[in-house]
Amino acid sequence: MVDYIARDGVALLQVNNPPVNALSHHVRVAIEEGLKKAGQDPRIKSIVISGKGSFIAGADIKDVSKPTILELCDLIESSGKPVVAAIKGFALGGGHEIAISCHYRIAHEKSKFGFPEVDIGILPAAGGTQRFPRLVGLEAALDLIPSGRHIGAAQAFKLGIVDKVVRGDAVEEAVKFAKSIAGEPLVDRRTSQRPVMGAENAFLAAAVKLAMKKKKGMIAPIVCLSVSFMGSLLPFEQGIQVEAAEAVVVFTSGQMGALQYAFFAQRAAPKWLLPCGASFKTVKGRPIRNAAVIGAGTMGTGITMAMLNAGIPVTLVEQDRKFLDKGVSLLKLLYAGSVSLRKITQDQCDAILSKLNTAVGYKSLTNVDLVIEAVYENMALKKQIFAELDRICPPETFLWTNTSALDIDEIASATRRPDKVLGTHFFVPAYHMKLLENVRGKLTSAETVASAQMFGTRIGKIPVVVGNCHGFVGNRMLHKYVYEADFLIEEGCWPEDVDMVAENFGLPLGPFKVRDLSGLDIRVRGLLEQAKAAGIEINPATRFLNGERISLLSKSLVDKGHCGRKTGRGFYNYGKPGGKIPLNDRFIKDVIVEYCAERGIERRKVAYQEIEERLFLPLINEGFKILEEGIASKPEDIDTIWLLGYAWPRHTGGPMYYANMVGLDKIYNRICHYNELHKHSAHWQPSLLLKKLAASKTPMKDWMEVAQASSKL
Ligand SMILES: C/C=C(\C)C(=O)SCCNC(=O)CCNC(=O)[C@H](O)C(C)(C)COP(=O)(O)OP(=O)(O)OC[C@H]1O[C@@H](n2cnc3c(N)ncnc32)[C@H](O)[C@@H]1OP(=O)(O)O
Repeated sequence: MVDYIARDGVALLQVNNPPVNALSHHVRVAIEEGLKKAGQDPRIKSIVISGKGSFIAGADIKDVSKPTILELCDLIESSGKPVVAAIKGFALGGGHEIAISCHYRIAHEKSKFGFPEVDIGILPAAGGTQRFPRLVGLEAALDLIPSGRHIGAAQAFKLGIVDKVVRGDAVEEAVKFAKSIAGEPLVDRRTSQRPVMGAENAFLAAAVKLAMKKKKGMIAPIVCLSVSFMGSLLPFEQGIQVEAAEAVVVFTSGQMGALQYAFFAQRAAPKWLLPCGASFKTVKGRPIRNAAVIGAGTMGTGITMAMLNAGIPVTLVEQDRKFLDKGVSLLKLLYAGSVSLRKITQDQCDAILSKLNTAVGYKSLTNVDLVIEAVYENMALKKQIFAELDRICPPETFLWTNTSALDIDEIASATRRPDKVLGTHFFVPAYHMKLLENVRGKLTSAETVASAQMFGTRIGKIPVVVGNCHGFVGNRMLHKYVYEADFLIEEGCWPEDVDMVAENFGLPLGPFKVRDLSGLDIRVRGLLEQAKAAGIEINPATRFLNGERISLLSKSLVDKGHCGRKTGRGFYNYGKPGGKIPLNDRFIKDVIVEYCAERGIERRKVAYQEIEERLFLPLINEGFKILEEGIASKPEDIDTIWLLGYAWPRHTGGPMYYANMVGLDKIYNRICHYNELHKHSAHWQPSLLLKKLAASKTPMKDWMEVAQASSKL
């Protein structure tokens, strides 16, 4: 766990706890023993702490016990013999706190520093909130501690975190340096004994505002700020007591558990398992050497960029030269933006673009490993494209379709290789968003799934395998939330009432601000297509589609020219087309009142609790139905999809974790209550799995056993 190597008067304590050298119990004990041994050995004059591979990525999130990291930090700092940290890779959280408790720090140029504690709902409570401001000054501390941001060695040097940055072997350099300072006095090297620079300045208000915006709803960043600030006005020992008292607040808040769950859920989600038993452990994917993307619209260019960024050569294909040129110009514009923002250099930009080819028509696609079709959502068009691709591409080429809801099996039926057809649901903008839903059809092979997962990881996404149904996992759940938001308006809320509840819950924007952004006409078109497919003619009085309640409020607004931000008015008034600031509007309220009066809908005052429950419970209920049907293979997959694709507030873990935290019996009872009141909305019919889990009080980790046992009945 920790190798102790004594050489030429220097004791090297090298943490060896793969994969990330987390400070699990055995590691902490071994460091403590190593320090004591070195302290007692008269031949040892100085000590170096390092990690094999990387330095230390912080506490072991699954194991926080004694000796505490605080005790270790104190032991290091109070050592009579100089202690030097030799840092490669990551010095994060408790690892960072250990580093700043050492008397000197030597870092490799590629090393990274940060306090990710806030992102798992806690604070750097091993003295970090007190030592760090003493090392770098209050302004930098109030920036870095609550943001959780990583910084590189060069910036760490500028801030005074590290004493020297090296290109070669940091451990060798540190050992050499440790030898050279043996016996030197250490008083001014003990971080806790330094004054805090900049404590008289008033950064706090600005830092609090920033934390409230960037880490909305999270307790830990605000506690970090207040504790670091208070500590800057107090002697170190008193600051440590404040830190310990406030740590209790965050350790006992539900947010810590939720954030830690989210961390592991995101790492578990790409690990796939199919109903047939094939899994990431048993099936290998085929690497993608080159690819083609069909369609140079927003999605096609975004997907192309995601692949180019990962070094995959891409041919971007359109049927029309004009559309192709437009897409390529957009793509080049985005890369030029990255160059001017200094995210990439001009050379890197040129190297990326050298892997881009273009083609009009599909004829050239005779030697590609993968084609991703990304035209607009039209089943007939997609089937026609797949049939043609199937004729032209080699039989082993994967044919994947980018869609947010369409039936993968139907698209696959247009080909002679349904085993190689899969849905890739990218999120906008596709070059940026981390989530990728990989949708398996009923004939998609395990090899295709494995390849899509491997591909997703390669292009920097968190890929999650989901089953084929309308909207897959994310949008299927989202639709229920969107429906209820509309019904709430019909029943008496204003758009701003509903948005406020959703935003207070932690979403960045409420459902109506989101719809104004994406365009009301898009939803109306979807509804009209649904009606057409059901053979129903929509008229202003229509309130039900196939027996299901629907709302045509968006249509009433669109008919009056309210398409959202782009027309300057939607559910809010934005002053001008393309305006960004939503203002409440009497005229919009009149449209709503008139719409309700025409349909004989009586408006009433809807309580806050009802708004919250009606927005989120149907979505959660749908999540349990998705587990029950095997569309998702574990709750972590659903939560990851919502955290990464829909900005679900991370400190509640995701919809499934949130339901578990609230209590499944409570959730189930409230869903039954609304089911009694809303018989025309199938999304209120309670999931059978939810009912079973609520009754059996099954822990979350065992939910899938109950789901599988039920599906076998
Ligand atoms: C009290 C609390 C104190 C004192 C703290 O220190 S809190 C801070 C704890 N540390 C962190 O939050 C760091 C979390 N880790 C990371 O950010 C990243 O893992 C990394 C930047 C260090 C490396 O990233 P990467 O190379 O992409 O690797 P993965 O993220 O995929 O991780 C590899 C496997 O290691 C497991 N892991 C990572 N960190 C921890 C940890 N702190 N405790 C326990 N396990 C950890 C991670 O789950 C991966 O496991 P598998 O999925 O492969 O099983």
